Amino acid sequence: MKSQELSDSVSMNIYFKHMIWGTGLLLYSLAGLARISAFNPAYQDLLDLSENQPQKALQYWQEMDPVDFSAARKAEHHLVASQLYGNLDYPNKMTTAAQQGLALISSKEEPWLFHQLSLALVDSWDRNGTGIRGLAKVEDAQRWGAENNDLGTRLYAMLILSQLLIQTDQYNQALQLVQEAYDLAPVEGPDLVKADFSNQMSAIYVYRDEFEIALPYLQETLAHYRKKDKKLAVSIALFELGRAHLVLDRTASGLAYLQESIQIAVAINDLQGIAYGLNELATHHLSLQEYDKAESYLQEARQRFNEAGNQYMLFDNNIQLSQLYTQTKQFGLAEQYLTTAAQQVDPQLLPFSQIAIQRQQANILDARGQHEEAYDLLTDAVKQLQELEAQQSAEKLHQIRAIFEVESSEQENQLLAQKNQLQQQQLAIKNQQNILLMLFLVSALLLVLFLIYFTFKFRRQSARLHELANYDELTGLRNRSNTIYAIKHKLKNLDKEQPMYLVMIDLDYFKDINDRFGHALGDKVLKIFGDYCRDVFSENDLAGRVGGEEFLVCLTGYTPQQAFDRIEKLRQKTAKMHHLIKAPDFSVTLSAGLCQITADKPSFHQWVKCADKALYQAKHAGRNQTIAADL
Ligand SMILES: Nc1nc2c(ncn2[C@@H]2O[C@H](COP(=O)(O)OP(=O)(O)OP(=O)(O)O)[C@@H](O)[C@H]2O)c(=O)[nH]1
Repeated sequence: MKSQELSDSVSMNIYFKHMIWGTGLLLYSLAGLARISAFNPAYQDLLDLSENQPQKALQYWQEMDPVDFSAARKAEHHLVASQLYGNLDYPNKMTTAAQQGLALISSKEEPWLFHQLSLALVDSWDRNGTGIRGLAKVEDAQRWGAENNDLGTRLYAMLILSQLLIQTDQYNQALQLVQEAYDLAPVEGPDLVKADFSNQMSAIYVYRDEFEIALPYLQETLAHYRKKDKKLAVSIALFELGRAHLVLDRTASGLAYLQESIQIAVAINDLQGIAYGLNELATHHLSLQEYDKAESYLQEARQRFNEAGNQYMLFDNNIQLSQLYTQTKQFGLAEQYLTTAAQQVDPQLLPFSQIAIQRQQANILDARGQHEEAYDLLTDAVKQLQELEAQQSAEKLHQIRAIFEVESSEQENQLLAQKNQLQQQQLAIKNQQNILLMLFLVSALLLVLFLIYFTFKFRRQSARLHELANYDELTGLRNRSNTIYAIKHKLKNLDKEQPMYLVMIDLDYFKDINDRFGHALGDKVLKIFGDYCRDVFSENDLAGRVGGEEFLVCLTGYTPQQAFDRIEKLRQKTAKMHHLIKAPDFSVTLSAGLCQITADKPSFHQWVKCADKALYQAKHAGRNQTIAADL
């Protein structure tokens, strides 16, 4: 009784392990279907062919001669090989091909090839159960794919990463990642599509023994690949569906799916596909104790696994044969297959295989009636199993930690990158603002300068216009109209307290000066006379040129004597002008008539007349004098 319990417990674990190998290897071959859209058409055709005739595609590839290829093209050639071997589920050859490709290129020169080859390498490691060591490579490829909008590479990386998560029992994270990839993936296309991820989703549920949930995902995958007529993928999906149905006790449909899977695998000459299908059928018949059927299936599967060189499945197959022969009491055969199984795998590499061998050994002993020995062997196997499981748990913990650390450093990097980007954006905005501010300031400055310039110019021009309109150009004194206007204005606001005088001045014999010394000198005399007027009269006085050599002056706020003296001062100054004029016998004088304006409001003309009269008197009296007149 005890030995049976022990046997069951070991058997369960072996079965579980078998599930991992079986499911893993088959599902991984879908990962190998990741297409490479950047390939040249010949390679793409080869990969297309590989999906229906994997052996033939490999054969064509082997016939190609890459001697003259550049390093990058050679690497591409190896990448194609890795994919072809992946489709055939030859992980070791896949590893070699990926490594050969990677040896030829660098990540800087050929980033796409580099990441695709790295993923193929980790993919191949993963098929051998050691994928976790490639975690950093997968993360790198995923990041590169996302940053460079290479969805194919990104999705391939996500698929491999989900495998690594499954390997470390992180099913929830794997589901999350696969769902994310499913959302990103296109419905159709040369790279991975939604159906590949629904398939991966089903694989996770299968790992968790949730076959019922896995079914719709498997159906989605199957429907897609049937539509696309991709036979290899159809065969794999059918196999998974068949197995799930058998586990769920839907025997008829389960067997039908498996049969169809095998038929397609035969049609496309997929040795492994055939072998997996047969093996599964055998397992089913074995559980029903239909030994003949089980034996023939197992033997046929054994042949195919042998041809394909799949050591792991050969081991499994040999153990199953040994179990079968134990149950049919053919102990010689049972031991023979067990010995073959033991030679098939390296117990260092697959420690569980050792326990499976021990368990089968115990089975044989038990069937032969050697219960004591069987019990001891099983006890030892259970102990070893417990140790192994403890060791594996520790390893998984370590691996989970590794993934967690990579993820958190990845998140940190992303955060840093986002922060950096934000800072750069802020800096760019600030720079733009500064540039705009500078432009605004420069424009404003230019505008202000323009305004200043135009205002200045306008003022100068209007001042000039004002001068031209109101002042005499030669003397700089008020012109006739301005003089008359200003004097009239003063007369209007006549203040009794402020005595006012009107003076008419005329330069003597000016015609003679012109005639003797020329018109230019006459002009000079007039100009100097203008300066003398500005010297002698104050701001409050008013002097203007009203004729050729005639001037009118209005004095305000002086006593009659002061007014007279002021005119006299101008007269004396003028009489000495000859000191300034370098011309022989030159002299100039003036005559002036002064008239005080009283408050009895006579008109401007009357005052002019009065001053003119006084001037006439001065002229008549011999010129060069000032005469003050009374009205
Ligand atoms: N150079 C120059 N001569 C002018 C200007 N305006 C008027 N004259 C001259 O001034 C002279 C005025 O002469 P008249 O009116 O005969 O008087 P006058 O020679 O000063 O003699 P009296 O007034 O009697 O002392 C004329 O020959 C005009 O040509 C001027 O702007 N420049």
